Amino acid sequence: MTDATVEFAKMNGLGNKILVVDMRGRSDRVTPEAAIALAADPLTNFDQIMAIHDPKLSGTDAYIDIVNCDGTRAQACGNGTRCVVQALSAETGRKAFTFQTLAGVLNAEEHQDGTISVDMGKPVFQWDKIPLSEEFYDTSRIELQIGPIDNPVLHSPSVMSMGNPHAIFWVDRDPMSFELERFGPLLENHPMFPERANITLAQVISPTEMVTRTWERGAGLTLACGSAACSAGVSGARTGRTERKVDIIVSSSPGRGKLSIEWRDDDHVIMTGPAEWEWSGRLDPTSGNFERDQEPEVQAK
Ligand SMILES: N[C@H](CCC[C@H](N)C(=O)O)C(=O)O
Repeated sequence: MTDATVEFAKMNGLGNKILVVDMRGRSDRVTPEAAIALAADPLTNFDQIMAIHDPKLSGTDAYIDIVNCDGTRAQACGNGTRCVVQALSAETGRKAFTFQTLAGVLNAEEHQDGTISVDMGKPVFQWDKIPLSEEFYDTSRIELQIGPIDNPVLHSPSVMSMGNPHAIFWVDRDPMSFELERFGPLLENHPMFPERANITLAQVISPTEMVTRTWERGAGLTLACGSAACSAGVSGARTGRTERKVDIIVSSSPGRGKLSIEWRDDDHVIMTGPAEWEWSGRLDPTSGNFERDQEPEVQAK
């Protein structure tokens, strides 16, 4: 492919499908059209693109442009951020990084055991900053429900932002037992959410353990959602259901993977979990055309 192409890596964070695209040294961006084309191909199908750009802010290592598979931009992507850390750590040997995103400046580090912690910043609870279209004094439980008026299937969510909007619906049985593929789009696009929202079902198992499942804004049902795990962990503590450090079992991820979420006393939310590289290639950030790198020859024994 011509030099109009850039390197990328197909990765995942607990099954959340991520393309990490190296846009450093370029002044263009991954276009929505390219994102939609890459999402349409079974090989490169993804939930988010994490495009690494040259830093815009002194003291940061890179600016990260986050694109959903429908071509819309997102402010935050926890699973994707862990993938970027793993990719840059493999490239540079460094273990700690500072990124700028639309959600703000994030510090992240890779640990000896390969897990990665990201400081996802501070949660936002103010109704007009989530944002919501109606004023709520207490956004830990708002009037929003779906299903029959006298017996709603989902109701009274905790809503907040991690830079991107989240609604956490508390359920008393396995989140996998709900028809989230039916309710998700109705709630994602509900008039209550002028910028749409990520929709999560959360079942509290104990004060330090929760099971979640998410319908993502701009991506639909995904196997995992990092910023949703942060939002569920914070909302659990905020409503007295859990402690401020909780394990989030992501019910739909392969093997029900786990993220550790800590809402620190300084109000920062720390997410810790894995990332996985799958394969690499080159792509055109304008058209979405791509080529997979040749697999290294397996040396005959
Ligand atoms: N769909 C989300 C962005 C990606 C979130 C998720 N993949 C994560 O790991 O945080 C949004 O539009 O707000």
